Amino acid sequence: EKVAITKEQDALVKLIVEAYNKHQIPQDVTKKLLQEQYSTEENFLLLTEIATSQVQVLVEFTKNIPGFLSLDHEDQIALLKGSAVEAMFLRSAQVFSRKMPKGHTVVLEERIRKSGISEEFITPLFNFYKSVGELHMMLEEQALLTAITILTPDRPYVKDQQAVERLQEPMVELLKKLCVLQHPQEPQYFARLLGRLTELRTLNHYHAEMLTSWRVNDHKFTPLLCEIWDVQ
Ligand SMILES: CC(C)c1onc(-c2c(Cl)cccc2Cl)c1COc1ccc2cc(-c3cccc(C(=O)O)c3)sc2c1
Repeated sequence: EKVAITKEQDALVKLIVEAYNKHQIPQDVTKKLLQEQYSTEENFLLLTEIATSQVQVLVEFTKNIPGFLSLDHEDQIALLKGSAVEAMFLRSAQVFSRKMPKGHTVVLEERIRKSGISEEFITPLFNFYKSVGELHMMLEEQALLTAITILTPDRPYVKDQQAVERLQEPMVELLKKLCVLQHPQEPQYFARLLGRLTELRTLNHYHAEMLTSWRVNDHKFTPLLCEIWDVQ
């Protein structure tokens, strides 16, 4: 039957996209990708600064998700902590798929490859970037997928999972409709998007190992990253 977006769904996607566009890493931070030196140390510091800025952006975006601020406050924290790494993998992956001006993408790849991450994590990391890039996601899809990732009910320490499901389900339904409408020639597109969410979960595991290996080599993180990643 004909798939159509309801008035409410149209309002919801507009809210999510508006929040997604409103909260971005400041140019003066991402511009540094092109300017600073290329040492392993410098790359790590730069990525740490960008990740910290990204977490701040993520918190602001999340606060704009309809219903999020009505959730139990401890659950709000549990959702942010549980989804931060996945949301940042999504965000940095979308940078790669969006042909960045001024060769950001090449520079970002170079800095990630030379920031003290061991080879065994570099491969799955860039495989993920490639698989996201191949989807050529539209802005609404990127914004909704990020909101869906944040609203994952079964994160550690979430008490009222049903309340989170009630927020996530309409987003998933909406994304499904958008995929059918915006990718009519590719009926399995929505399934491929959800496949990326499964891949994100495995990257969480790799990331925990990345953190450990950085810390073993006495790399320092910012207070915000320590708080959200429970390190130091
Ligand atoms: C602490 C630090 C060393 C770290 O530890 N793990 C990771 C990580 C790495 Cl490596 C890969 C994936 C996920 C994580 Cl979490 C990181 C760096 O994480 C980030 C996080 C967000 C962004 C957004 C970017 C970006 C560039 C240009 C433009 C834009 C833009 O939004 O316009 C965004 S780069 C970037 C790097």
